[in-house]
Amino acid sequence: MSANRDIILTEVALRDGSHAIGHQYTVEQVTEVARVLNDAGVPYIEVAHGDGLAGSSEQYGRSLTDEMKLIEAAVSVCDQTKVAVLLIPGIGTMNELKQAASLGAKMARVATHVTEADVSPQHINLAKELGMETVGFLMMSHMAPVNKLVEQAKLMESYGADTVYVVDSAGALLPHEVRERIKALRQSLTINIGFHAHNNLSLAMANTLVAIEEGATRIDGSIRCLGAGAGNTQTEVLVAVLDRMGLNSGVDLYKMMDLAENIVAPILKQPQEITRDSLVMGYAGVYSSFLLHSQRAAKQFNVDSRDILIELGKRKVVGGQEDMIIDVASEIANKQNSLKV
Ligand SMILES: CC[C@H](O)CC(=O)C(=O)O
Ligand SMILES: [Mn+2]
Repeated sequence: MSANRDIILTEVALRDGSHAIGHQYTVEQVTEVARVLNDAGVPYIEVAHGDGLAGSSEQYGRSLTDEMKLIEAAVSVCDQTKVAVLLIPGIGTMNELKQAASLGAKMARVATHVTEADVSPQHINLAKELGMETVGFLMMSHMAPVNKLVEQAKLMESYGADTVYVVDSAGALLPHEVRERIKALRQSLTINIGFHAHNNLSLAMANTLVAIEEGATRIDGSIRCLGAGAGNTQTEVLVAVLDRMGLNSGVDLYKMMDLAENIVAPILKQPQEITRDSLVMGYAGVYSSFLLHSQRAAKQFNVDSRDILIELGKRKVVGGQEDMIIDVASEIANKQNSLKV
């Protein structure tokens, strides 16, 4: 299905978008969205809890529906599109990966913090043994200098990954920083290079185009920006832009526009936009998936969510440290209260 495509898209709304809706996807929603994405010719769609397989927990947020049921539902309506799953070693285990593969998932995206690729070889190996296409997904890529990113990507290549992604989890990278990262990877790796953006600084599309200019061919998007924070590169817009650039994504633009308007928009509680909190996440370099957690903590402790996010950025808090959000909110509240007396 990827033949003749210049750019291979992965639609992530059914995984990354799970953060934006508090992991409340239903089987009906996933079935309906996946059916149209398949019909529109999207080559890959990612389905899982927002934090990847087995993410459903007190720490990350409980899913309304067992993700295996969502994966099964997506696979059942996809005869062209391949279903991908995300797995963060330490959250997801070999067991969930095996289960997802047995349900028909064809791609495993093994995600680690940008400096921790060395926790991924077992999962990459297992995915290969299961016959899955395998992606190494280097999250929070803005936090590492270019030489470190290259070192980590080479590790993933050496473990057998077919593709390595630069993941701008915080939507913090500027276009020249994307350019130097993708260029350096292109010069050092022989496998595919991918790019995953978040739109917190309104740079997702610009950064994606820079990544493509430098040789990234695997690109993530979320339809109607249904992703964490301000969402990802908006898929249907990207399909239109690529077409204007003469690059073939193989995806039907009208079908994507109709899906975005009629089916995905109603799933969102409010339209995706760059709010002050998502803007602060890009500005301070904070994980996009921390948005709702930080807003809840701000309410609970009666503090400004921006102060929480700025402090999380200063402390360089990374995925898996969601408990720090409460700690930081409580510290800010205590400081404020002590100033009042
Ligand atoms: C918490 C996992 C995260 O949402 C993965 C991802 O999409 C990213 O880092 O941007
Ligand atoms: Mn993301």
